[in-house]
Amino acid sequence: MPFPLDREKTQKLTEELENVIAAHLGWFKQFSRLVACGVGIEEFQACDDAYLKSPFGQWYYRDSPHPLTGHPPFQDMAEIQQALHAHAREVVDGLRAGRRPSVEQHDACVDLALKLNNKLRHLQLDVIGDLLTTDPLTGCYSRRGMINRLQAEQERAQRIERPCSLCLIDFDHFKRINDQYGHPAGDTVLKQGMRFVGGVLRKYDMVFRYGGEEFLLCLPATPADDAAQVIERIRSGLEKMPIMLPGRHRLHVTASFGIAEVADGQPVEDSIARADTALLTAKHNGRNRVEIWRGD
Ligand SMILES: Nc1nc2c(ncn2[C@@H]2O[C@H](COP(=O)(O)OP(=O)(O)OP(=O)(O)O)[C@@H](O)[C@H]2O)c(=O)[nH]1
Repeated sequence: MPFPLDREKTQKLTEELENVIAAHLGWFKQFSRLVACGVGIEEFQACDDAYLKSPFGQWYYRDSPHPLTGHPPFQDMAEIQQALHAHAREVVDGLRAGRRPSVEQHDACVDLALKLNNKLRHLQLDVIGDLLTTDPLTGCYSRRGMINRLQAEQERAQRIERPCSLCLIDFDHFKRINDQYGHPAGDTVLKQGMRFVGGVLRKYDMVFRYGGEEFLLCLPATPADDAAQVIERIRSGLEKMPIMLPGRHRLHVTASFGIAEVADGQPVEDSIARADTALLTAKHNGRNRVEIWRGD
């Protein structure tokens, strides 16, 4: 899905991460108490699969799917946590045999425990960042952070030598929908319409709420002509899709679309302006159309 997680899931995940951080620090406190004061050596889990049984491990390796799987910082944590438990085991085995840990062993444990804590905090900040850059009505990315994300895609397009396309979507005669059915009905159209759009796109495409009833799609590694095929599927799907309004009303809506490739070495705002010019052409040519910017 080219949207961030929905707000409820994001909020839940932020709390979950807070609990995991607290639990991980609790584990580390227990470990350092054992090293410094010799308390709790017998009960401390230092077997091969202790990393699975630790509070972090129970969260990380749980059976139900994680919304963060596939997020590189999430994946990095497995290696750090397993290394931490391997070092902790060496220390505890040594203590059980009456040996004090070496400075290197002690420092490795502290460094890895702190590294894991930092990773968890960064992950939590990413998740909170997503919450701040999500439009509460549609679940699309909001405009906050949009230019940075587009600039990152512009750089990637240059690196992989595959152009990235932008597409501005504007619902047709949206004012009439509000006037005729009321503002909440207009909100329902935006919500259902954009859920449909998100379902057609690939997971690495992005959808931003650009203005009131205007949305910006970013399609990485997609030349404008290829983008036009995808967008045409969205246009024709949207036109056919009944929007269900409260009170069993069904409504059909259309939208107009303007496509432009992201130009190398120019501000991304210029490429958005080109997509906007193409969108205006689509409106002028009768609406419910897809137009590509072909030059001034
Ligand atoms: N329900 C609802 N309406 C919104 C929202 N944001 C903007 N609008 C309305 O969208 C309408 C946009 O109207 P116009 O810009 O005149 O365009 P239009 O009626 O869609 O006409 P064309 O774009 O020319 O086809 C305005 O009436 C805004 O108040 C929103 O979040 N919810």
